[in-house]
Amino acid sequence: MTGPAAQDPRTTTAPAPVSGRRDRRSDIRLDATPGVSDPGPDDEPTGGALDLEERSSLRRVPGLAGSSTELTDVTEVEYRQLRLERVVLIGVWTEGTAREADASLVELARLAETAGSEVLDGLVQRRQTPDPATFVGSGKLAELRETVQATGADTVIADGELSPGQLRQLEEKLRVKVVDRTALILDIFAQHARSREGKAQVELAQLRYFLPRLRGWGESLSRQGGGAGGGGAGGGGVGTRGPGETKLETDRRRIHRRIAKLRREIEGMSTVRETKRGRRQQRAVPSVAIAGYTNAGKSSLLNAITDAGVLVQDALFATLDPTTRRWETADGREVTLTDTVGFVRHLPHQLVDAFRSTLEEVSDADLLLHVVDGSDPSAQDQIAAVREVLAEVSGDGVPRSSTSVAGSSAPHELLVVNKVDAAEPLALAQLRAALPGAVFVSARTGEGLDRLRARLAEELPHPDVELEVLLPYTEGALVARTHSDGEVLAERHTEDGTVLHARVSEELAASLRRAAVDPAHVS
Ligand SMILES: Nc1nc2c(ncn2[C@@H]2O[C@H](COP(=O)(O)OP(=O)(O)OP(=O)(O)O)[C@@H](O)[C@H]2O)c(=O)[nH]1
Ligand SMILES: [Mg+2]
Repeated sequence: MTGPAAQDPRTTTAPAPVSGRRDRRSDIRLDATPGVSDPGPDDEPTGGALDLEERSSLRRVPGLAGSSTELTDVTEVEYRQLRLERVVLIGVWTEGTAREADASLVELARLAETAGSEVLDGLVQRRQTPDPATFVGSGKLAELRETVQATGADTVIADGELSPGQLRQLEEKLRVKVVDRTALILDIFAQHARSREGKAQVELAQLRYFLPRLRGWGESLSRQGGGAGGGGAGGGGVGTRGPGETKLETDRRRIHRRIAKLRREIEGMSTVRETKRGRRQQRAVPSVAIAGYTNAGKSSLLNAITDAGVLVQDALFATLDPTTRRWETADGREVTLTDTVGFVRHLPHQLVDAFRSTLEEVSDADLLLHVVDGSDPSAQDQIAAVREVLAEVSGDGVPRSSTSVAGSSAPHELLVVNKVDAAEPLALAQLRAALPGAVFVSARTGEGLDRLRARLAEELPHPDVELEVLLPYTEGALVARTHSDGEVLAERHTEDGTVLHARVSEELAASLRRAAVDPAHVS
């Protein structure tokens, strides 16, 4: 980047990712050669490490790869599978502060690294709106092309969702593969999903994303510059000439069939899940959902609280399938804690839909443990981003979720600021001031965990207690309170006092037990 460009106030070069991240990246890198997996440096074969090893040997897109029986010939989709190596990032900054624009690109860099690529450079252009034809303006496009050539990048990743037309035009002009944020996140999800349902959901989301972007194989190979005609017409109106045409139609039909099949399968699976959840609700075991921005330390906290052995990794979206663990509060009540997939800004809408299952776990929970990375400078933005997605999910933003629990308003939230060990003291002080109700902890050092356990127990809805007590006649007020606050199942008047058989809160039960004439009567 030369002087004049750097002085242009409308251009910022996002900080290149810190080189210290490299080793972490190699931990999760998927080798292009199937079967070669590296479980990472001297990892103990804990549940997490085994998990990781197993994951590394997974193929990226189940059902799409060459081994599939149904989609063997979908060359375009195969081509679209990300083989990210050396990438340059490009963002368009339309609103918010420069810091927010940079943070978005830094996050994109982390996503790219999580997908296994090396980030060489990042550019942000200040614009009113993205260019409808090429995302960035033509001047910036030339600069981007220079950067691509100078760095030897083979892929450009755009921070946003590109229309099919933008994608095609960018590839024609830049002459390298172009990928958008949505495809990148989908790719990471595809790499990490483990359960049958998770895999099916990711594949469905990917197919829905690919469908309008399908092109004739011949066209994408030859990458003819110009003369494409039509321009950025969206929705599949491309690649309609030459021998590719029939092939394209076949591909589309196959994908439609596959989508229909996946939808049916997923439909069946969510019924099973709801049955399971229903059983849990019947047993009245309160549930806690651990949610929050990706990499905030949700899995670490679940481990720290319950000793669960869930995969923890300094990578985005380490957890993609809900993991549920039992835990007992200090006063002996049993609860379930569910770890969930991390949130991210601009979660692709295909995924909000696809990960409805996870998010339903969140909106059905009795308590939401919202974990924030206190060492991240944009912690407060992340809180806002998570709440935004949650509102979308618990509001009417969840399509086709008619079977979910009626009136699923968002559960009560307990905010947990994690990684206090790694946070700047000043930033931490600001967070404490801004978030008075939050619990500050470190899953790593254990700081604050006892307080967190206590707060958890406090905030959980207390299950009703059924009991029978004999109250002396002097306790008329307590009898009245039991009638008003609890449910009186039976009442008898004896010589010694009133015998109450009632269902009450834990707290009222304690008062009743204290006032009871003879503890022997307490059941
Ligand atoms: N310094 C510090 N690091 C932590 C702490 N808690 C978690 N981490 C690290 O943060 C990274 C992410 O932790 P995870 O528990 O995997 O985070 P997550 O929120 O489950 O992430 P995803 O599942 O990817 O969304 C790991 O490298 C952890 O070791 C903490 O209290 N202090
Ligand atoms: Mg996790």
